[in-house]
Amino acid sequence: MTIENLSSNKSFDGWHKQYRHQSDSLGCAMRFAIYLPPQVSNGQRVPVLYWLSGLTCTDENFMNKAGAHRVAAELGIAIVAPDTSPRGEDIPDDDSYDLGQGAGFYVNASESPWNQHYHMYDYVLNELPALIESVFPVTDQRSIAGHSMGGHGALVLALRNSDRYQSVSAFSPISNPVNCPWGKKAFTAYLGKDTSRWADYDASMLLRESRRFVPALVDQGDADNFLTEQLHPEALMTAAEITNYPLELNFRQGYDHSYYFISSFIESHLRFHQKHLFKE
Ligand SMILES: N[C@@H](CCC(=O)N[C@@H](CS)C(=O)NCC(=O)O)C(=O)O
Repeated sequence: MTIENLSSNKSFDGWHKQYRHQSDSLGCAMRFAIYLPPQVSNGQRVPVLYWLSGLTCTDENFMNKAGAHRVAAELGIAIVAPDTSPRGEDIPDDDSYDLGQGAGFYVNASESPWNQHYHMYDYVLNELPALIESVFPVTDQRSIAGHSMGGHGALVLALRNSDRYQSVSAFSPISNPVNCPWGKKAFTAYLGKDTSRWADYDASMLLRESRRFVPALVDQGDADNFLTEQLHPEALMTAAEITNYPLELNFRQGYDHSYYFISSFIESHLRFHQKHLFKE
C-alpha cells in the first residue's frame, strides 16, 4: 500500500499533513488530511476522530477553518478528514453542487453511472481506517463527526456500526434526508427511485431502530439558512425520545451554517469525544 505525502505543516507542536493514495473502494486516487498531535512524537499511539465534511468540501475546509488543532493537540487525538467524494476527470459528475463530485453523501451507490465509483460508505467505514491504522501511530479507538452532509454521514456510519465507533457528533446534520430536497435528489440518483432502499442511510430512521447506543452530540444553529428546508433536527429528536437514545442536541442562538459556527463549538465536540475515546 503506497501513500504519497503532499504537504506537512507543524501546528500546535503536532503536524498537519495531506496524502494521496489509490482507493480500491472508490477506484480513483483520493486525498485525505490528518492532524497528528504532539504525543505521537513521544512514541505514543493516539485515538482517531474521523471528520466528514459537507457539500462542496475537500479534505481542506475543516483543517483550515475549524480551528481544531489546538484542542486536538492538548487532548492527544488525531483527526482524519477525507475528501467528500471520488474525484477525477474519469469520475461521473453533475453540474449542480449537491450531486456528484463534492457530494458523495457517504453512501454506496447502486445506480448507474454512480455505482462504479461512489462508495464513500465503504471507504470511510473500512478502507480509510485500515490504511490509517497500518501507516500512522494510532490505536483502533475511533470516533466520527461531521457537518451537514458529513453530519448525516457520521450519524449513519455510527448508528449502523456501533461496534466500530466510541462516539459520534455532528454540526447541522442532514438529519432526515429521505424528507428533504438534498437527500431526495442524491438518494434518487445514487440509490434509485425505490424509497424503501433509502432507510439504511437516514439517521432519524436508523435511530428509531437502534438497540446499541453510540453516545451522540449534535449542535444546530437556529439562524442556519438550511434549517427548515433541509436539516430537520426535530426528526432526530423525536426518534431519540422514542428509543431513549443518549443524544444531546443543542440549538445555538444566532449561529448559521458556516465554519464560524463549527469553530465556535469544535472544542466541546473534541472534549465530548475524548471522554469516550480514552475509556478502557
Ligand atoms: N450553495 C452553497 C452550499 C454549500 C455549503 O454551504 N457547503 C457547506 C457544507 S453543506 C460548506 O462547508 N461549505 C464550505 C465552506 O464553508 O468552507 C455553496 O455552494 O456554497
